[in-house]
Amino acid sequence: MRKNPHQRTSPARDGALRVLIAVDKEGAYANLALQNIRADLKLGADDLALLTELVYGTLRMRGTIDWVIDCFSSTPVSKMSHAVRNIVRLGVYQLLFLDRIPPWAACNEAVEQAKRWRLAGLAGFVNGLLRSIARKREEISHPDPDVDPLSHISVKYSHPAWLVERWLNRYGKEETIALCRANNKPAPLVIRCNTLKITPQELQQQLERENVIARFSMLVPEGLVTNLSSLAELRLFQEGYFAVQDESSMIASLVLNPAPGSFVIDACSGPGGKTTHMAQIMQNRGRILALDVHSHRLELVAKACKRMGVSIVEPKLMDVRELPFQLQEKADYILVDVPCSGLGVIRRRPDLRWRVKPEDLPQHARQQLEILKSASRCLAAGGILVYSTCTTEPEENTGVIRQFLEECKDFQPEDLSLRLPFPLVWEEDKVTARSGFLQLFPHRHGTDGFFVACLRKTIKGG
Ligand SMILES: C[S@@+](CC[C@H](N)C(=O)[O-])C[C@H]1O[C@@H](n2cnc3c(N)ncnc32)[C@H](O)[C@@H]1O
Repeated sequence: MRKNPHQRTSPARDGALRVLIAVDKEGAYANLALQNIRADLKLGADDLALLTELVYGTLRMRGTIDWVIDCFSSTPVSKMSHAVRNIVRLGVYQLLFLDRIPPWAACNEAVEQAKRWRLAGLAGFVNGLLRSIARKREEISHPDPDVDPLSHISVKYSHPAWLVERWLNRYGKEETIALCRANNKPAPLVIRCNTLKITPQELQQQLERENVIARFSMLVPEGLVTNLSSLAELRLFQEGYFAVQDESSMIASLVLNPAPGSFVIDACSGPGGKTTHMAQIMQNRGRILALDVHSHRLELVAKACKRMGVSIVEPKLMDVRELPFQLQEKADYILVDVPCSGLGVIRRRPDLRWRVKPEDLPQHARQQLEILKSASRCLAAGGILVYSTCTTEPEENTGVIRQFLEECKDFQPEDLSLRLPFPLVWEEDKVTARSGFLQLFPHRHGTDGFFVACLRKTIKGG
């Protein structure tokens, strides 16, 4: 990421601009770029909060912001340089979405930023553009919802048109809007109590002593929904009393429900959220072979196990598509938590909606089927396999499962309603759960978008 060598006037805005340019120009991941900047700038709490708000907010509302800029600017946003484009985006975000920042401050800061980025010649353009948006912001309108619902939703709720089109075809107008709205709300920080060390009730009390309000999850018994945005500094975290994990993601291990003393293969384990959860469910008895193809991800598994006091996990660097013969038909349980587009976690990672392209989905699906087929060979007869993703898109979910069941006749869907830790409310969920799968959504279930399917390997002649 390019460093701004110039004088700092507003460190949060400067930091935000650097992150936005890195995301836009270099394809950096916003969360990682933000982490680096945070470490670099050493800001106070208020500035840190503003920095995060500016980065995530501008990325989240980028679709709406770009539409507004194009309504007012003689140069389309796509033709602007990375620096100018993001200075203007940041300014428009503050003008339209941050009531607490006076319009003059947003405009002046943008002009200063243009100067600091050696764009003094364009400072007048930036100033004129932002001031006319500020002046006429009440007149801004979106595409007509009756004439062009796709563009209306895409612009008003800031989602790429290709994704809105898919959802409109699948869910209709009202649900698509509800999903987009939910994706635009920052997600709460959910934690998983480490039941190897503490009960959820005791954890809640201890958190209270640290001024953290945590309510019990309605979906998972070990889940607590907190009021904070980061808990990594807490002693309770460092000493392994909890892990940060969304409720939806906890459901995968709960559905698999590996018995204490059994042999489990976690086919795609890094960074170990579900591995350590399974170890909890197994009361730290038995064996979990935790595979991952990336060593840095595997290191995170080992680190998570150490922090949480888990001793039954064997991390192993391996491409699950090249499993050794010795593992065939050996595992009692297999978790296949595949790499995916991540379109279910848009509310946590606002840059993702602009990063994923429609052509990525069939590529993910091909890889997911390969991983699933290979991992499934390690399951013993009568064993249980859970396949999961954090995406809403059918080709990565039901598409992969259908194809798998077509090709692997010794697997059958397992009734999920008997394995879920919470009662199902939606009729559609009740039907799909009986067929072995469940799709969770932020707007319906209040969780990340998540897919889980449960299959059993039939016993030959059984
Ligand atoms: C969705 S993440 C898993 C998250 C993990 N289960 C958790 O709960 O923390 C997918 C993981 O699969 C790994 N992966 C991708 N391709 C793989 C392959 N062919 N074999 C093994 N692991 C793979 C990635 O490195 C990544 O860590």
